[in-house]
Amino acid sequence: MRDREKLRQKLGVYFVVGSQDCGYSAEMTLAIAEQALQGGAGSLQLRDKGSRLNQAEKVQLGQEMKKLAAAYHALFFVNDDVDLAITLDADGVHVGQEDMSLDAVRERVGEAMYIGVSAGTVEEALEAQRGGADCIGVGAMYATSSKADAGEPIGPVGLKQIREAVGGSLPIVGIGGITLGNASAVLSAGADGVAVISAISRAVSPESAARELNKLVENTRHFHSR
Ligand SMILES: Cc1ncc(COP(=O)(O)OP(=O)(O)O)c(N)n1
Ligand SMILES: Cc1nc(C(=O)O)sc1CCOP(=O)(O)O
Ligand SMILES: [Mg+2]
Repeated sequence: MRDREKLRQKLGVYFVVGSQDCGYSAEMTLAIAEQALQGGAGSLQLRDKGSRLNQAEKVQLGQEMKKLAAAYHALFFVNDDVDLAITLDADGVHVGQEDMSLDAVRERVGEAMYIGVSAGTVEEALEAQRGGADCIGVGAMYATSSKADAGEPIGPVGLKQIREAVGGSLPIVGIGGITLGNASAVLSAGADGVAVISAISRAVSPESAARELNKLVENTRHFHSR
């Protein structure tokens, strides 16, 4: 059963990762994902793009990531690959503007799986909302070296415009170039959470990085609940 409030809670720190971000090693990917969970990440996304794993190795990595996420009561998403999300019985699948359409994804995955959609403009966000997206990934917030085809950064101002357009009920995460130094601006602009790769995968301590990001999320939530 999809539950939007639970989803919003779990999206505070959303670690997006594939083996290409972790030395092309599935073992390292799992080790860093576990550290992120220990630091309080509430969601993991398997985004294994341009990596060196074959399909069987990707499935195995996904199975192990899903088990890890469940052990920490976190949600497990798969990026792009709807069939893989179904095979793994993931909690959610994330698709971008160039991926399978939202209607087609819903038809394939049924009613139980969360669907996240990328949006970089107010129009894309409204279209995702009308189409029944469960959450949106808004970006690129800032310049990023983790995605070669990320759009021009829209910054907190762009995210605020999207939040104002979609209203308060649709969970939003900011993504792209988010660090400990700029995450508060993203959250203050109306994001429910921050989706990151390098802020965790390249941190000296991924666990501490996730914990510090989580503190910023908690502080913003506390402030807005007063
Ligand atoms: C949470 C979240 N938001 C946005 C994206 C980006 O998706 P997309 O635009 O399809 O780009 P790729 O990640 O597929 O390169 C995401 N993955 N997660
Ligand atoms: C996966 C992804 N999507 C983006 C978007 O703009 O939709 S930016 C991005 C890369 C995020 O990595 P990092 O936290 O290292 O910048
Ligand atoms: Mg995609």
